[in-house]
Amino acid sequence: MADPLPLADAQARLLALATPLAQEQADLAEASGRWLAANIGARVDHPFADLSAMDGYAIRYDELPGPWRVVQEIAAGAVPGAPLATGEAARIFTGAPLPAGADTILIQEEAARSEDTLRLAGKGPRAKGAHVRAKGMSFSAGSTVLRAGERLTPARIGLAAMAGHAVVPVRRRPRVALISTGHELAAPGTAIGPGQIYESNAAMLAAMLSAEPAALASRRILGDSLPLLVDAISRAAADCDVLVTTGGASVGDHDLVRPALEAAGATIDFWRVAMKPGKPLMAGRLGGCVVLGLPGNPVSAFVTALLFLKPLIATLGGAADPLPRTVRLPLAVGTPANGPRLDFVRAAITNGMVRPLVVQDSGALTALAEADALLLRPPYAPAAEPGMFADVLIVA
Ligand SMILES: Nc1nc2c(c(=O)[nH]1)N[C@H]1C(S)=C(S)[C@@H](COP(=O)(O)OP(=O)(O)OC[C@H]3O[C@@H](n4cnc5c(N)ncnc54)[C@H](O)[C@@H]3O)O[C@H]1N2
Ligand code: MOO
Repeated sequence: MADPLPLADAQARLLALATPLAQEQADLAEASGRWLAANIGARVDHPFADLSAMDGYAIRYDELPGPWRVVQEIAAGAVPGAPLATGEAARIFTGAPLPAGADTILIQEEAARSEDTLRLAGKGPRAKGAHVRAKGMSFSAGSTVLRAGERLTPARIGLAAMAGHAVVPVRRRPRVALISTGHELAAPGTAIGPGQIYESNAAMLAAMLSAEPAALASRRILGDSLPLLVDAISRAAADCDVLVTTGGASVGDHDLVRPALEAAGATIDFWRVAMKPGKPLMAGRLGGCVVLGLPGNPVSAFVTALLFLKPLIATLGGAADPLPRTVRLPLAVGTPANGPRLDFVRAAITNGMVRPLVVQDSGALTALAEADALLLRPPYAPAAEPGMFADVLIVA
């Protein structure tokens, strides 16, 4: 039996099985959380002219401390009047273009106006150009504002709109089929028989997928029967881009997922990863679909979905940076030396410090549900003292 793969190697091998799906155009309302399939260029300058960032008066800085004569008023959406002559100012509002000749805004809180006469009534602008958003300061027409592979966060969707785009190029959403395996599994809400437990992996994975640009193609619960599994796998694979199984991935007599996948025609690329939880993970291909066999233990299924399924969805979606990001946080307590597997310790974050939870059983969804983060303990890491910094994956 080959040694379990290091996590990074296993992730690289899984992602090498996937290529980004076909490109399509999405309305901005449909684009959230997807990845750009091409660079986005600006259709306009932003700002389109020198604009006031405050309500006040447009003046010429060299003419401070005034006084000035107010000769025009400019609101956002209006076009400025004649250029300012010496000693003239314009009443102006946030977002309005400055008239020619003005270079600075005197905010109204620091101005005193009587009829058309304007005087300084405070410190006044600190420098030439104060409270002016210069033309093209954010971007100019024709420049690239967003790049292929970037995820469309709300801010980036706003930026695409600001640059003049109502639709953006993205990738088709992958269709994901979920198969939960195990004789003991009963659907939640049904009557439970002797020896049975409620099936929870599918609900958890479907919830994880609902936050991703993926479509749930099908969802089945199956007993540990080879012919049934082969049939269900073949049907699911005919109509999905990603086939996820949970359970039956280990070495027991009832762990039938690998033989079933192979009987259905799948090629297994790797099995077993040097991580805890999640060791008996398998990945391969079946027809047009990438197959991911997750361990059945609920915490193991969650952790492997976070580290493999989500990056797979991202890769199919065209992400430039598909792997989850860790942050560094100080440990609230010391942790013992680690064994040969990269350990993802369920942990709480309190006052910016990370503390392992007491229960670490890979069946204990109670502890996972309580966890804010997974604390990464690298293979053979020595014992760590309180206050030492460690990599952490935020999960809540
Ligand atoms: N002799 C060995 N035994 C085990 C090994 C090993 O290396 N040698 N590995 C252990 C590890 S690590 C894991 S993880 C589990 C995973 O095994 P399977 O993927 O075969 O999972 P199952 O045996 O089918 O189930 C494990 C556990 O999880 C419960 N389960 C399964 N599916 C669901 C579901 N959809 N919803 C809720 N709960 C589920 C199942 O009832 C079992 O309790 O194997 C170890 N054994
Ligand atoms: O690797 Mo298993 O996922 O520890 O319980």
